[in-house]
Amino acid sequence: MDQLTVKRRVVIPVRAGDVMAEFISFNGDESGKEHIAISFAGIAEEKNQTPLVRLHSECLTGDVFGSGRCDCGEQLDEAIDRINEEGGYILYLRQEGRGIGLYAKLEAYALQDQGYDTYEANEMLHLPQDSRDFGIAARMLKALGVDKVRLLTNNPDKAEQLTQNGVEVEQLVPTQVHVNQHNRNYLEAKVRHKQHTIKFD
Ligand SMILES: Nc1nc2c(ncn2[C@@H]2O[C@H](COP(=O)(O)OP(=O)(O)OP(=O)(O)O)[C@@H](O)[C@H]2O)c(=O)[nH]1
Ligand SMILES: [Zn+2]
Repeated sequence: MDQLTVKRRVVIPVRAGDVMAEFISFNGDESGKEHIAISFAGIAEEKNQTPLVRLHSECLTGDVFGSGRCDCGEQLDEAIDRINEEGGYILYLRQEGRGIGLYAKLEAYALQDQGYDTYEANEMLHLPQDSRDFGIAARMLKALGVDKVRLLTNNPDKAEQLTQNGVEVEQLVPTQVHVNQHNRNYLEAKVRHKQHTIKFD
């Protein structure tokens, strides 16, 4: 597969101007998905530390509207806070619904309302439980000159796939547990089916 190269870096002040984020596009991704990297300077560069990196799969309902059915919006906020402080990257991956897309995710939600869990619902739709390929994240990191990361995640598959694709995961940094009355089943299913390292109180 061809290597990606950085296409454009543009600074965008986010969080009402409190945080300077550099949005980075790439050449060479034949999927046409427009995955984006967001760089935060933090203290890592000054101290020559390994960057803190979050692979964040797109979730329109959670990231934009703060949906309580998942923890995506809160994890994204947490990632901005922590990575802005420590230095590193958010790779915002256009993998809505763990890769099945927004319309199919809404179908899956309708099935969850009938009692199926988040993975069973995908299967009922004859779709993979999780179709995300994090190889694209490894290619983005290589284009950024990053070959070693501290990875902000509870999902062991993200670390495994990065390692398989030649990026060293120096440390796994768990996210906080953003549990509420609407997303508890969803989070528990991640632990049950996919060994996510989420510790409930
Ligand atoms: N198919 C499906 N996708 C969902 C559902 N709830 C959330 N998602 C998607 O799941 C993805 C969540 O991705 P991430 O936040 O990157 O993470 P994760 O794999 O849970 O791992 P962490 O790094 O620990 O957060 C997003 O693409 C959401 O759109 C659901 O019920 N069904
Ligand atoms: Zn979500």
